[in-house]
Amino acid sequence: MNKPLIIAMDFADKQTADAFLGRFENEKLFLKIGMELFYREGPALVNQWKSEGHDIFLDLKLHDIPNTVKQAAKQLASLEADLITVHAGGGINMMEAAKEGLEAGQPVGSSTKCIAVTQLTSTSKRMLKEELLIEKPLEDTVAEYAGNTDKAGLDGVVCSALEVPLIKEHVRTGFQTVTPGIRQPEHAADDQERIVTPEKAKELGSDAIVVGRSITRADDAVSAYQQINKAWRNET
Ligand SMILES: O=C(O)c1cc(=O)[nH]c(=O)n1[C@@H]1O[C@H](COP(=O)(O)O)[C@@H](O)[C@H]1O
Repeated sequence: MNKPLIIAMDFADKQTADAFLGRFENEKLFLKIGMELFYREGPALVNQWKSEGHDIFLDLKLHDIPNTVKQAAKQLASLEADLITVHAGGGINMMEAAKEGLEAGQPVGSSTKCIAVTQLTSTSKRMLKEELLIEKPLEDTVAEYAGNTDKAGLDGVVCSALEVPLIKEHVRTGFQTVTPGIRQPEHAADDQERIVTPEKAKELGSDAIVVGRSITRADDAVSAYQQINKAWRNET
C-alpha cells in the first residue's frame, strides 16, 4: 500500500454508489465496500469495481469461531479484494484461521491482505471500561490486540491514528495501520470517538486513512476528497 486515502463507500445500493463515483470521472480510487453495500450487492460489485481499476477494501469484519472464519475467509479469497478485515477480539486462533482460509482460497497470483480491527474508533474510554469491562487503558488494549494480530501473522490492524505510535513499538516492521475516524476540525464527529485530522494521522505514522461521510456527504465530493488527500499527503 502506498499510503492510500480509502473512501468508505457507505451507500445503500450500487446505483447511488456509482452515481457518486461518476463525479470522479475515470480516477482510480481505493474503495471500501462495507456490510451495508455488500449485503445488498454481493460479490458482483467487488468484481465490477476491480474491473474498473479500483483497489478494493472489503470490510466485513469477520468475528466467529475459528472454523467458521476460516471457511468464510476462503470464500472471500476468490473475490481477490486487496484487503479484508476480521476482529482482533476473536483471538489469535481465529485470526490464524482467517489467514489459513485466505491462503487456501486464493487464486494463484492473488495477494489479499487481512487486517484486524483492534477497538472500533467509535469506542470511548468510558465504554471500554463500563460496557466491555476492559480495565486496561484503551491505548494499551489496542496495542496488545495489535501484538496478537502480528503473532497471528496478519498484515496489520485497523485502529485510531492516535494509537499508531504505540502500536509501532509492539509489531514487526511493515505491519500496516489503517486508520478511520478521520475528521477535519470543521466536521462533526458523528458516531466516532477517537478522531484525528488527516494531517495528524500522517504525523502519527498511519499507513492509510479511511474517510467516509466527510467525502460521501459533501456537496462537492471531488473537492472534499482532494482537500483531504492533500492534507493527508502534507501538500497544503
Ligand atoms: O474497519 C473499518 O473500516 C472501521 C473500523 C473502525 O474502528 N472504525 C470505523 O469507522 N471503520 C469504518 O470506517 C468508516 C468511517 O466512516 P466515516 O466515519 O463516515 O468517515 C466506516 O465505513 C466504518 O465502518
